[in-house]
Amino acid sequence: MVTVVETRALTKRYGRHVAVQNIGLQVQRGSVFGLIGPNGAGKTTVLRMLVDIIRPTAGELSVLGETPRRAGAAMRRRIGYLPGDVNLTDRVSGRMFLQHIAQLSGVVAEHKIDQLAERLELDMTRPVRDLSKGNRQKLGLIQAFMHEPELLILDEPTSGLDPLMQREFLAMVREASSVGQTIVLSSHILSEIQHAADDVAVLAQGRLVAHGDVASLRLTSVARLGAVIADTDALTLHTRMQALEQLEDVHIHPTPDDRIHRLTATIRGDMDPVVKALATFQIRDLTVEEPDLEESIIDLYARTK
Ligand SMILES: Nc1ncnc2c1ncn2[C@@H]1O[C@H](COP(=O)(O)OP(=O)(O)OP(=O)(O)O)[C@@H](O)[C@H]1O
Repeated sequence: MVTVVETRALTKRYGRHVAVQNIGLQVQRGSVFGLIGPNGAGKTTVLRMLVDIIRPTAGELSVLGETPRRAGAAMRRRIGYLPGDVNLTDRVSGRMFLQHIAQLSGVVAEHKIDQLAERLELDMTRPVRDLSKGNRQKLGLIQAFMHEPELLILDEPTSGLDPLMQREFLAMVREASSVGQTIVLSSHILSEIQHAADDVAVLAQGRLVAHGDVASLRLTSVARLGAVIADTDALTLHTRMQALEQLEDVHIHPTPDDRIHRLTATIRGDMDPVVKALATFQIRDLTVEEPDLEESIIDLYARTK
């Protein structure tokens, strides 16, 4: 295994405010590494330090075997970077903008820009300053991918993309990883990281809360259950649901029809017994939702203590 990114006790302070504290990460070549955390957790700060836009206050940092502050432009060409806010005010067209960046990025294979633009359905003739947020994001993604860099560092890459484009982006990430490119991406959306990443680091308030492979972290061991159940009385339903050890916060809400009830609860752990118990009733509606990130992180704290 080749380590492409390594940080040790990485810390960034702004005056007395600690944005990132003591972060230790390792990213292996060819893997997809997800950095996840709520707003303000420190994700952007970590990614900016990797590409030397900002410099650490303390700690060590190695990217592609180099120290970013010493490596300079040559190393930047080996990296594709998508900043968190793709802010473009240029009058030039998307195509001209990309051609300009391509000169800075080193070798860009012929047709690569067109191929990516077609894939992401971006009209490159429009001035970049007139592009919508989603289309600016596409332009940002194209400039990150077009020189087929060894390492892609993508800050909230799916922000502004519609679900179809998000799926296309995830396919691009998988393809990149399959040919040995390494991808580090940040997100505050749990399901996205779970689909895309092999390994994940969870940040909260500048600290590393957990890290490891996606499966072992079990970030979604809690889920929210909602069901509308017909042909039963509240007491029977409540008794049966309370008896399930996987369910917490069981509430039965009345509806205008006294044989129809709305059930809400939290599922913790194995979903199978819950689904089987529910199946003995007549279900009118059923939803199982992933918890929001804050909840998952709180749950993770509780489980790791
Ligand atoms: N230039 C700066 N000066 C002062 N504080 C900063 C600066 N940049 C970031 N911070 C603070 O550092 C913390 C981490 O910010 P960061 O942008 O890295 O979080 P994030 O996880 O990327 O959040 P988001 O998802 O909202 O972008 C926040 O509390 C932020 O206010």
